Amino acid sequence: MISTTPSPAAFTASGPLTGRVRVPGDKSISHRSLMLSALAVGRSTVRGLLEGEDVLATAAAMRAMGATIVRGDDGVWTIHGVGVGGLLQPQAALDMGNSGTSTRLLMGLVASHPITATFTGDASLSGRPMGRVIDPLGLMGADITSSPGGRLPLMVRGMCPAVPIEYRLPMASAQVKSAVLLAGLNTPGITRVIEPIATRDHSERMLTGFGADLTVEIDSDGARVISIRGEAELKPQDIVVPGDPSSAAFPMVAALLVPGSDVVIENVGINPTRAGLIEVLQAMGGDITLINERVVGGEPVADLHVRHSPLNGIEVDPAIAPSMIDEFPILFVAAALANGRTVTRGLEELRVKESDRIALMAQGLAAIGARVIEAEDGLIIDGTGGEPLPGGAPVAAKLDHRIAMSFAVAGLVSAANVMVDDMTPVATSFPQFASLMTSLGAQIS
Ligand SMILES: O=C(O)C1=C[C@@H](OP(=O)(O)O)[C@@H](O)[C@H](O)C1
Ligand SMILES: C=C(OP(=O)(O)O)C(=O)O
Repeated sequence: MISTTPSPAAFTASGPLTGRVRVPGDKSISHRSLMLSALAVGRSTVRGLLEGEDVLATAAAMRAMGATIVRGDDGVWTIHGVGVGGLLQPQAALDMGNSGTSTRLLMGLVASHPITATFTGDASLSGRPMGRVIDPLGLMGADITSSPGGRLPLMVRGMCPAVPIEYRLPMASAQVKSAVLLAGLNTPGITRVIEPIATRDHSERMLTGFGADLTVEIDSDGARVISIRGEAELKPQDIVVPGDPSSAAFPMVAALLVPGSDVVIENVGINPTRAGLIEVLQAMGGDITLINERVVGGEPVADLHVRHSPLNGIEVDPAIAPSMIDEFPILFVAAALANGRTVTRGLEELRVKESDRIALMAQGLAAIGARVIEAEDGLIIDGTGGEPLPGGAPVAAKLDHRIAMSFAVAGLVSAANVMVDDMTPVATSFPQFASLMTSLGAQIS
């Protein structure tokens, strides 16, 4: 898991960023590909898996519960699954590291198996709320004992057979939705999740691809109603994971901001439930062209051609937030260089990610000279109109990969260095970040 020795780095104003790059595999899809392959009967393969710490935590947990998961020298992962209902009792606590997705989705799987598992994590993950999955999984019959406030460490004693429920999501969360659907896989009858606000739909797509009986309907209020029939039998698959749009966001914004830049980012997932940032940046005036659009492994993919462009401030519609929920930190950096005011609202969920992303971005941006006002549910930012930020201050990443990468990009458009106190968290989702940015021409020391 994350090394305890901090690794600071300084990011400096750079010349134009140019070249063609590929970002690593999508983190959300990588987690799900390992989990569902581990529950299929037989041999699945996964190409393009993100080999970041979060996904490796999922792999280790699925191994601890009986699946065989092996990485070939060619980078292809092979998984022999145990079958739905076949997860084994893990012999030790499952260490989830920094990964909320691993924790919440695996709690769902354990909840309907006749096993007990303890979940632990790092300081960041141990501060995040798990009540949002404890509640529905408890309704299904799982017995969950948590640390105060519904925090890790916690223990899930599964119920088998579990009770199918109909659950209306109280917040827009793909992790909560997925936890209930995954619990429903080994639950007799129909488990139903009602999602008033659509979130990323990778679980639905992949469960269907593995042969689960899953339907999605839209009710009279416009909510998505997702129904899964347990006890499912999953058929092994050969999966190709597209590049992660949440990782592509960093070179994309950097190319828009650094004068003279011209970059192609190949093979990026553009699933509409994930592509909100592209839409917002284009509305701000960003020159982003989608080329070579195609479907890879059941997911829409394109190459992104990005050229430096002056950006204008914007009022971001809160309705688009779920489709770019992890991209707000880097959008705030883009807004800090835009012409005029950017207003974001409806982002309460950002306060319970790896860090409080509203507070940390407000503090860090102010420290490097941006004009920013912190509201309860978002930031208001008055941009420089394309002038570099002053920079020259250290910023704290607080075990949050996206905060670290956002301030790294801010350093590329600052008059004086931006020193990020610790870049190690980047290994959770984008281990190649520094080398990829350097290959485009970024200055890092
Ligand atoms: O389901 C997923 O893979 C994810 C869902 C989102 O979390 P929430 O469900 O908490 O919104 C997102 O922030 C996270 O990075 C990945
Ligand atoms: C919120 C994130 O991940 P997780 O919830 O899996 O830790 C993220 O990657 O930005």
